[in-house]
Amino acid sequence: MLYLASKSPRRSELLARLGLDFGLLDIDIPEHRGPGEAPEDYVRRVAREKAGAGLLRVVAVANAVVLGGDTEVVLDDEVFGKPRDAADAAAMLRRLSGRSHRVLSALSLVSAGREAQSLSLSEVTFATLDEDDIAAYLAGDEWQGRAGAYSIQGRAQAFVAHLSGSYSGVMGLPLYETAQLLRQFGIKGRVDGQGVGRRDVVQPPAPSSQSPAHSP
Ligand SMILES: Cc1cn([C@H]2C[C@H](O)[C@@H](COP(=O)(O)OP(=O)(O)OP(=O)(O)O)O2)c(=O)[nH]c1=O
Repeated sequence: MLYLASKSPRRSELLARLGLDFGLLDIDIPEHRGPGEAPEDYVRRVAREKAGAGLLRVVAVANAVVLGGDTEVVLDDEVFGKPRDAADAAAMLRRLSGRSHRVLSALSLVSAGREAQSLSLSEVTFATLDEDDIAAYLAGDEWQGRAGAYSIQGRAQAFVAHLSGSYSGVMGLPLYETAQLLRQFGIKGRVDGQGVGRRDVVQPPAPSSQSPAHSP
């Protein structure tokens, strides 16, 4: 059984395009880059931690395989994760304006006793954005919860002067690399590409009935 350890609707939508059925694991991993940690190492580590946390959730499931992913925008070795608020988003967009940045999307696929990883690298060149462009973009909600404060699959498409790499990778789940990783584990999608991501999210185990909070 394949699981996607992610709360991102983009990731489940993309994985379903491979024609796979999978369960969703609602995990929450703190994303903090360590001092001196290279951006590539950081995204790989976070993807591995997401997949590992997901696997712990389904230890009782026979043949469980869990996919985790992490996407970060990198400019001059500075990592732009998801913006804290609109001011942070505006600062990110000002920095990205008129320049090229990298988007790193790491994948980790784990099962009991096995792990495989992949890293997708894309380069995105933004048009020059003026303050009106930024204000108009921030008036919508496509910057929220997105690395680098933009969403290539939405209105920010108009900011992208050039993309080299993986469009699905920038969106959060590089599909070529995902398909290759899954094949290594003997998992192939259906030819019709009509996969279904089961929305019945697997929740963490209920607290033990021995817990004092539940005592009469
Ligand atoms: C650059 C870019 C990022 N994104 C999204 C993909 C990811 O959802 C998000 C980066 O944050 P992530 O930490 O990679 O993922 P997440 O917190 O949204 O989901 P989870 O950890 O539960 O899997 O930014 C886009 O949707 N479009 C884009 O163009």
